[in-house]
Amino acid sequence: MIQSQPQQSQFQKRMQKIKGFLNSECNFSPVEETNERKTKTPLLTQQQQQSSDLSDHDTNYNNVENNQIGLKNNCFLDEYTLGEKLGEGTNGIVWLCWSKLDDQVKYAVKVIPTDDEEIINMVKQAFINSQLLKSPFIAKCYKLFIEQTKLYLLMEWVPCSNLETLLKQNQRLKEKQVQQIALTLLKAVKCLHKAGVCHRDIKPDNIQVFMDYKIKLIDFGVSRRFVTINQNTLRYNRNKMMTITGNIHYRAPEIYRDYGYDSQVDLWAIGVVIYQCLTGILPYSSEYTGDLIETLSQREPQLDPFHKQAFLELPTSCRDFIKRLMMWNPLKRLNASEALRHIWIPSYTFPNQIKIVKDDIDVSKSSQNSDLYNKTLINSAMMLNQELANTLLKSRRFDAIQEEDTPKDLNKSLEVSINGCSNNQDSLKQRLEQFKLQASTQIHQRIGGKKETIKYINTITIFESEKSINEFNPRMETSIDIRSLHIQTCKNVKDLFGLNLCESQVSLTQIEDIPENDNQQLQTKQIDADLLQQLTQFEQ
Ligand SMILES: Nc1ncnc2c1ncn2[C@@H]1O[C@H](COP(=O)(O)OP(=O)(O)OP(=O)(O)O)[C@@H](O)[C@H]1O
Repeated sequence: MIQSQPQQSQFQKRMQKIKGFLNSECNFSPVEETNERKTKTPLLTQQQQQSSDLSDHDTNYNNVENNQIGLKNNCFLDEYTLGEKLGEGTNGIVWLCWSKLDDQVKYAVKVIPTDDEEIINMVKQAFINSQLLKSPFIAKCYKLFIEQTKLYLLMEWVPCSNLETLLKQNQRLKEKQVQQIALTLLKAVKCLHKAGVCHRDIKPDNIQVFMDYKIKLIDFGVSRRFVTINQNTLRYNRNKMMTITGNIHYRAPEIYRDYGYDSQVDLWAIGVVIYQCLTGILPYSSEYTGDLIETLSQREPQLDPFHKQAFLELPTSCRDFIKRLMMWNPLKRLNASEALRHIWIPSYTFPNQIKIVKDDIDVSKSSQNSDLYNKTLINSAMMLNQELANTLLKSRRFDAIQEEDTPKDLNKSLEVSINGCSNNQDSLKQRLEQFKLQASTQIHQRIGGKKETIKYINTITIFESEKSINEFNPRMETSIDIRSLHIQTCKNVKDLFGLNLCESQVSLTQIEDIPENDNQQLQTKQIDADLLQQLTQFEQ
C-alpha cells in the first residue's frame, strides 16, 4: 500500500528516532520505574523510562548486533514465509515460519500489530533482555523486525504444548512430572536472575512443556532488567520495580506494596504454578478481581491455600517446598538457587553418557544419598563448607517456615558432627567455628527484631577419621575425609524444615519424607552401583 506523504514522513521520523535510540551506544538499560503506581496490562500500556547514567549489567548491548533488529528497509515477509498459527496472546498472534532461503529450519514469529512507539520500545526492551539469556530452558529470540504497523519477533520454535493446555487436559499432573517441570523452570529462572532480568509473567501459558516434562520459558513481553551498573560509581544497582503487571493469579503480594518489589516475584509465581499443577486449583482465586487484590494486599500472610484438602494431601517435602516459594515476605522466600537445593527437587540426573565436571556437582544433592556422599564427592574442606552451608540454610529457613505458627520450643538445638581427619583438625575446627559464628549471626539478625534467640547449632564436633587423608585425596593439602555428616537435634525436634529427622543422630542423607502412617521409619535411598562406579572413576 502506498502511504500518503504525511504518514510516510511521520513514520520516517519515528524510525530515525528509534535508530538514534539504538545507535546511542545501545543503552537500553531498564531503569527504575517511576514511583507513581500504574496498573497496566502487559505490553500494551507499561511504561519504561530511559536513564543515561545507568548502563547494562554484566553484558553490553554490543552483543546485540544491530542487524538482529530489522531497522533497515527489509520486510519480514520478504525474508520469511508464514505457516500455521501456533497461538494467540493479548497482543499478537504467534505463527510458525521459515526462511525463504532455507525452509528446513522452523521458527516461531510473534506478530504484534502496532504503531505505538511505547509498545515498540517495550518489545525492543523485551527482545534485548532475551539476548542476555543463554539457557536450554529459555526460548531464544533471534530477530526483531520493526515495520510500519507491525512488529515481528522471530523466536525459537518450541514444538510442544504449553502448560496451560496440559492443565486443561489433565487438571492435575503427577508429582514426578511436576518435579521435572519445577527443576527446569527454576534453572531457567536462575539464569534469568543471574543476568539481572525478572520475567514478571510466569504462568502456565508461558511455559512450553516437552514430553519428558522439561520446559522452555517463553514470552519476555513484560520482563524487566533490575540490575544495572552506575557508570559514574561503577557500582551495581538493584532497582526495585513498581509496575503492577503479570497475570493476577500469579502475582506476588509485594507487587501491591508501595515500596516496590524485586525478582523474588518470579519465585512466588513458580510456587503458584506448582501448587496449581499438583492440586488442580489456584491457591488464590476469586470471582471478583477486587477481592483477590484485597487478599494479596494484606500485610499478614493469607494461609488459606495451605489448609485446603488438596494441598494437605501432598507429601510433606512438597508442601514444604511450595510454602517456601509462597512466603508472603519475599526476603524469607527461597530464591532460585536455594529452591534448586530443596530436597523435593530431584537430583541432577546423570544420563547414560556421564559427563561431570566438578562444578556441576551439587553437593547438597549428594547429601541425600549417604553412600554417594561418603565415598566420592565430599572430600575437601570447601565442599564441607558447602554442605554445612546447606545445613545451615535449611536451619535458617526453619525460622522462615514459622510464619504459620510461632515456634513452640525456642530452645531447639542442632548438633553437627563431622568425622574429619586428624591432620587437619585445627584448620578444620577453625573453619567450622568461623562458619558457626557466621551462621549464628545470620540467625540472630533474622530474629533480632523479636529479641529471641533460637540456637540451631550448639556444637560442632569433629571425630577422628578411620582412614588417613592421603588415602583419599593426596593432591589437596586442605582436603579432609568426611565419612559422614551427622546432625543431632534435641529430643523435641522430630520435624525439621518439614522433614522427619527420626533418630537423635542421623545423617543428613537419611532425612526423608515422613512416610504415611509410619512416623518413625527411616528410609534410605539405594544407590545405583553403576553410577557410583562412574563417579568414583571421576574422582580419581
Ligand atoms: N516460541 C514459541 N514456540 C511455539 N509456540 C509458541 C511460542 N511462543 C508462543 N507460542 C504459543 O503461542 C501462544 C501465545 O503466546 P504469547 O506469548 O503471544 O501469548 P500469551 O503468553 O499466551 O499471552 P499474553 O501475551 O497475553 O501474556 C502461547 O500460549 C504458545 O502456545
